[in-house]
Amino acid sequence: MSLGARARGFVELTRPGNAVAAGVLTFTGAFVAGASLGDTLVVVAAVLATVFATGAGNVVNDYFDRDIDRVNRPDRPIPRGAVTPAGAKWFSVALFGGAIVSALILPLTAIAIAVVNLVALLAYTEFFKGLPGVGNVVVAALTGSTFLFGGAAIGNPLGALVLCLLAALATLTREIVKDVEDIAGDKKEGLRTLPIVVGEQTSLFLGGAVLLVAVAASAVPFLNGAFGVAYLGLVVPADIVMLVAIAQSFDDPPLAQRRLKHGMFLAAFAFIVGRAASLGVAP
Ligand SMILES: CC(C)=CCC/C(C)=C/CC/C(C)=C/CC/C(C)=C/COC[C@H](O)COP(=O)(O)O
Ligand SMILES: CC(C)=CCC/C(C)=C/CC/C(C)=C/CC/C(C)=C/COP(=O)(O)OP(=O)(O)O
Ligand SMILES: [Mg+2]
Repeated sequence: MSLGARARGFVELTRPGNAVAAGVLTFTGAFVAGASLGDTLVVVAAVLATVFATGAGNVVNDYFDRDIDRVNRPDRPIPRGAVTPAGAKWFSVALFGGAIVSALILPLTAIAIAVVNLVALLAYTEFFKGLPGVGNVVVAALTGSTFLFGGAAIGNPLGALVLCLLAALATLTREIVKDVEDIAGDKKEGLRTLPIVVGEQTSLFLGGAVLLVAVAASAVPFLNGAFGVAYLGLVVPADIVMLVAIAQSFDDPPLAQRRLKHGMFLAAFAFIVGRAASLGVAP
């Protein structure tokens, strides 16, 4: 296999889209929590720590999942042979190191969030993923925590708490749909995911209920005056995309989980535009 193909395999392992998106969430958390130009260094450090940590979490997840992914995702870098398990393991160690070094200049609260998250990322696949619903909650909490992490970087950890909860709830819904999608490989591996324990339909109804709470709560930043109509004009379409996706999940889980991700990314953009508009720097 060519050097280029192997290099692409390493980059692909990090799921760069997720890693960058998580960094954007951290930036948004700091932005919404009131970051000013003077906070640039700590915000950049927090974003870098999040990008490194998310990349590390994705790489170590594929390292631990290499046997499941031979069934579920044979096209992924390790099962297809682009990256060796040992190469993936040491690559994740380097990325975890980058996250730790980036976080060292941050306030203690932010460092505490980073330490908890890094331990959770390492433990996720081995200890949490196979417990019905627990792994889903861990990934949802990790995703939501990026907003708290960005706020903590500038000394205001709860400055973006509502956005944290919205992201966590929507991610929980998507993780449940992803487990329905992966049920074949997870069964082969003896995992006790939610769909395996309570059934696919019940899991999807549960995911739908969680999403309904998130969609209802997405009105809060508008109702409490934090964000204006610019936010509403983007978060309402995002809500609609996600609601349609969860309805589709009963027939087509792979399509639904991708559509949920699109809606979530649009919602994240709504947060940024909402905050920018509230500062008068966007329409
Ligand atoms: C109702 C409402 C307004 C919800 C807000 C939704 C929101 C802003 C969610 C944030 C989602 C987002 C942009 C997450 C960043 C990327 C990330 C850390 C995702 C974690 O995903 C883990 C997943 O298991 C990875 O799988 P895959 O995406 O298939 O690679
Ligand atoms: C703020 C700091 C320091 C860290 C945050 C780190 C973040 C945002 C983590 C988000 C969640 C994440 C990237 C988890 C990694 C593990 C992962 C990919 C879980 C989902 O894996 P599986 O359940 O195996 O599903 P797939 O591998 O099929 O996607
Ligand atoms: Mg996996």
